[in-house]
Parts: sequence; structure tokens; C-alpha cells
Amino acid sequence: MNANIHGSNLILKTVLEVRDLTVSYGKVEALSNANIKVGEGQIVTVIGPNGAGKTTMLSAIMGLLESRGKVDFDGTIEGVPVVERMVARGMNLVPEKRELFGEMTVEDNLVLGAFQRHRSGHRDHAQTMEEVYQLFPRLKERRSQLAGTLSGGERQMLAVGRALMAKPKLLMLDEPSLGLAPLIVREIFRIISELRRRGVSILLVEQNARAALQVADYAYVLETGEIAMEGPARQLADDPRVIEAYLGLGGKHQEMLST
Ligand SMILES: Nc1ncnc2c1ncn2[C@@H]1O[C@H](COP(=O)(O)OP(=O)(O)OP(=O)(O)O)[C@@H](O)[C@H]1O
Repeated sequence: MNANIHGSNLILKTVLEVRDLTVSYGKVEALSNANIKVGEGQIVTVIGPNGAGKTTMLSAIMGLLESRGKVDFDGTIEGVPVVERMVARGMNLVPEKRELFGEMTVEDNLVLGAFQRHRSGHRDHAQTMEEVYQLFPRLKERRSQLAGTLSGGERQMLAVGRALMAKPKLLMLDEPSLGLAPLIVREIFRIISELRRRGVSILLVEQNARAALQVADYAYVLETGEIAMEGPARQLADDPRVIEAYLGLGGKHQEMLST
């Protein structure tokens, strides 16, 4: 699956290709025939207002929701995804609600992130944990603290760190900046860039369109379950429709101006 994707001059390997992905909740179609691609080592973002279907899209790609369409991941035509297989093959999702084990320590939460890898015979979790601690020194300082007592920013760092323990090829992040103070948001986006530098491909769902378009290579705008626009992130950031709806002062979706 090598292709000149996303108008890049480089020939990138396609890590993820989603075709005609459709999800219905009862009679309501929350995602309609969505097509997206992520190239190896790219950050691709999906922006859009509340209720557009962003979380639904990530959950369906991960195999957590029933869907129609195709999800090809890392060279294998998957058809409808199944979550255990996706994790085993290197896909990982950091959900919007973080979903940590609050009664367990930071370190135990990290160890759990390596569970699937351990089960398939890998014994490198100590080294991976050091890499995670290098990325998030704050987690190292708090390794013995219960996850339930962490601050919002630390919880997000732990959620990302735990996902990294699985050494994912593709990391999907659902609104990592949600509810965090501007300084922490900046730190989270710095880490997202650093992960790309380390070769992780990233699919980033964000309401903070400004920050997401700054960090991403390519972007999709999802509105009421449909891909309304797409293009290189810099190009979309300059598009009058995107500026009006998502970036400009007085834009339609004020909640996105959180930083
Ligand atoms: N389990 C469910 N049952 C029924 N409808 C649902 C369910 N989950 C989501 N929806 C609906 O599907 C639509 C898309 O929701 P989704 O959470 O995917 O949007 P989103 O873009 O992630 O929104 P937000 O930015 O607010 O998290 C919404 O109208 C939502 O109310």
C-alpha cells in the first residue's frame, strides 16, 4: 500500500485507510461513508463541532462499535475491524474519558498498557516504560501515586503513556486537550509532535482546531457525520470557511477557541 498520499511529495506508506465507514445508532446514522487515510509517520487530524461523529469514527476504526465499510490497517485488508486484533496489530486508542484505573498506581497502569504485547511474547516493557518516563518525567516522579489522585493534565499524560506501552504503529487520540489548561495543552501538543518524530503515526480528533491544524500534516473536517472538507492542514487553516467556522473570532463554534 505505497502511494503518494495527501498531496505529499514523498511516497508514504499508507498505515490506515478507511473506506465508506458508516455507523448507525438505531435509525440515526452518526457516520456516513467516511473515507480517510493516514500515512506512515504522519499526524492526521479530524476536526469538527460537538456531535459531528468524531468519537464514533475512532471507536468504529478500533472495532469498538458495529460499523459498515472497510478499515485497512498496516497493509492488511481488515474489512470490519475487531478490537483485539487491531490492538495486537499495533493500533491504540486514547479515549476522551482517559479510562484509567484510579485505584492503581501510575506504574501499574503503565504495566497494564503492555498486557497485549506481553501476551504475544514480548518482554521489553521495562525499557518501554523508561522511554515513556523520558517523554513524561512527571509520570516518573509520580510512579507510586494512585492514578485517581492525578491532576487532569497528568491523567492525560498517563493515558497517552499507557497507550505507548503497547508500542503502537498508529495512535488515535480523542480530544487530548479537552478540559486542560492552556499550558498543559501546549505540552500535550509538543508531545504529539515528538511522537511523530519517533515514527508513530497519529490520528488526532480535536475540537481545538487551531492547535490541531498547527501540529497536523493533513486534516479532515467532519460535520454531521460526513467529511465536509479535507486538505493539507496548513491549507485548511487558511481556508475562509474553516476560519469562519472554527478559527476566527466570532466563529460558529466558539468552544474551539480554548487556547
Ligand atoms: N451510544 C449512542 N447511542 C445513540 N446515539 C449516540 C451514541 N453515541 C453517540 N451518539 C450520537 O451520535 C452523534 C455523534 O456523536 P460523537 O460522540 O461521535 O460526536 P463527537 O464529534 O465525538 O462529539 P463531541 O465532540 O461532543 O465528543 C451524536 O449526535 C451523538 O448524540
